Amino acid sequence: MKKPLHLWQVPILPGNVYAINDALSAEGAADDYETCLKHLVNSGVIAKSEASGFPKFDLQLLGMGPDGHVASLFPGHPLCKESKKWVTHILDSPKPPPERITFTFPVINSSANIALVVCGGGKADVVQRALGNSGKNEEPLPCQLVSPEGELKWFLDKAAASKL
Ligand SMILES: O=C1O[C@H](COP(=O)(O)O)[C@@H](O)[C@H](O)[C@H]1O
Repeated sequence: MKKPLHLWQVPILPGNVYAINDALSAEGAADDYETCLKHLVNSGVIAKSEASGFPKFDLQLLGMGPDGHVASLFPGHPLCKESKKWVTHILDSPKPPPERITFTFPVINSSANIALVVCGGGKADVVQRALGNSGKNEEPLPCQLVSPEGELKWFLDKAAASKL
């Protein structure tokens, strides 16, 4: 079995990693992270999307849950409709931990590129729903709301793609 790749195994300067301050409440940590992001945009470290005014990451690497959630944006949750904040918090996540912070869809979708990486047979049904032809009349899942300014590429292992 291949070993998982962790962030600390790739050559990223520690100063380029911006960790969540988990000593704060979820709300405080989200505000703190948004302030950090604003500083990075104002100082030119991260570009700003001319189209949206939100930060424009070169690449966002997203996973997806078996319910179709991405980041901490869960199906049917009002946070999926957040249109002003850059970073927000959730106190009632249906998947543990209940308290999380997350980029909002405007930030996710202002990215130049997004890689959606999905592994495991437990996600095959939702991959089929998201990428197959069924379920056209259902409310879109969060994974179906991912729409970057540039390219979106899905990376699936065989098990996740088994129902396509
Ligand atoms: O809770 C989460 O789960 C999804 C899926 O995680 P995985 O370990 O099954 O790939 C993850 O993409 C998301 O960022 C996280 O909030």
